[in-house]
Amino acid sequence: MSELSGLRIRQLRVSFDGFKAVDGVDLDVRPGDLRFLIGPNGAGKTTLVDAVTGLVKAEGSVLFGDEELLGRSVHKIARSGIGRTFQTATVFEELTVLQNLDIAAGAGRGMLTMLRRRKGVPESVARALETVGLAELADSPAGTLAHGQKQWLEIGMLLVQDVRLLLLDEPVAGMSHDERQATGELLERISEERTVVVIEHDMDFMRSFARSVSVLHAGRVLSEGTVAEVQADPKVQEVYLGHAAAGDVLDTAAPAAVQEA
Ligand SMILES: Nc1ncnc2c1ncn2[C@@H]1O[C@H](COP(=O)(O)OP(=O)(O)OP(=O)(O)O)[C@@H](O)[C@H]1O
Repeated sequence: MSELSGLRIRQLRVSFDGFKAVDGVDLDVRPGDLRFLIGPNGAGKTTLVDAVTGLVKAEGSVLFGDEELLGRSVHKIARSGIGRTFQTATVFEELTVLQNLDIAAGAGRGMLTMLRRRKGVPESVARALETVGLAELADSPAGTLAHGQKQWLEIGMLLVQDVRLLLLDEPVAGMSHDERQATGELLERISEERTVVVIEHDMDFMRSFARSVSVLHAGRVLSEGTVAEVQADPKVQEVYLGHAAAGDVLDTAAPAAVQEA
């Protein structure tokens, strides 16, 4: 496993026709962190991740370790060890779990060779299967997996590519309670060897598994710290409820503004 690296974002700005979706964000994620990015709809969370992964043009600086990512192509950024998932899992439904992982791993083999006959499972693929808990379903078509299992497969596909920074967009959306728990534990395991950033609207999930939290609002970082620090911040309470005197909103059920994602 390669060395852990952190993320250092400075004065990140993304505009869409003059609208500032990300408006001067400074963000530090230490190596091996499990950072949650929260904030109301439209706060700029996905756009920030799009900027880090090269999907939108941005100004400022994004260092992963000591490599500047801004200005690089999507492919070059991916080759730098950065991978992301989207809200909808993108797996090959007709192929088995193993074949999906094999394709992600690439390993210099032609697609047909991989599909025709397997001779043993590459070490990285075997490890990813174990890590994401899909070893027993290795030969099942991905299309037959439960919603949560597809998300885990997608995370496995990043692991076999030896991604060192994982950016996950609402990984537990639509999951059952047990699947959420299993996903949280998976993220804890993964972040022992990698840096993980999770965009999330599920406040219970965030409270259970975040090691640190950044709250975005209107394209800026509103608050940052531990779960307790962020929950106690009146600015955060104001954004989530519209007024500061409403008590500890993040301590109870997620407010409507947060659930609408
Ligand atoms: N391609 C685009 N063109 C124009 N505006 C965009 C584009 N992408 C995002 N926006 C706008 O930028 C703002 C930030 O959007 P973004 O999706 O980053 O927010 P978010 O925090 O991820 O929200 P959500 O929690 O709803 O996913 C929103 O006002 C959105 O409408």
